[in-house]
Amino acid sequence: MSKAIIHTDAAPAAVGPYSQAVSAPAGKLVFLSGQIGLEPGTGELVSENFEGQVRQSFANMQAVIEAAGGTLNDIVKLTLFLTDLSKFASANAIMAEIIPQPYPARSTIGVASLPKGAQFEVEAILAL
Ligand SMILES: C=C(N)C(=O)O
Repeated sequence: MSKAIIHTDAAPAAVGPYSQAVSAPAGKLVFLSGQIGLEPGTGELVSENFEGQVRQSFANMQAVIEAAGGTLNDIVKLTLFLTDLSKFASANAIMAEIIPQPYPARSTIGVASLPKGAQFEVEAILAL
């Protein structure tokens, strides 16, 4: 899939590792459910640690992407949910390590709570 990044100086620059917009040719879209930091084997949170949960969430997301026949390059939109937005910079740093450029579009939302007491959830849309 060849995605194109859309950027304009008439809108604010990204405040994290994301693009203002991404366009993708008409094709197959895959909508992923949100992933939290559960270990696939146990179904329990990998850690009480925010960074550990973020990394496990992205690993879970990547496993589903690969099961759909895609790669991280096929992500066109991510949504991040954090129970503590003071961890925004940490989430950005981990995401920038994992997600290849050009970055997908993204929304980040602070929420009161997440299932299983998780601190982080990531949801993705792919264009294959
Ligand atoms: C401001 C955003 N769109 C973000 O951090 O995802």
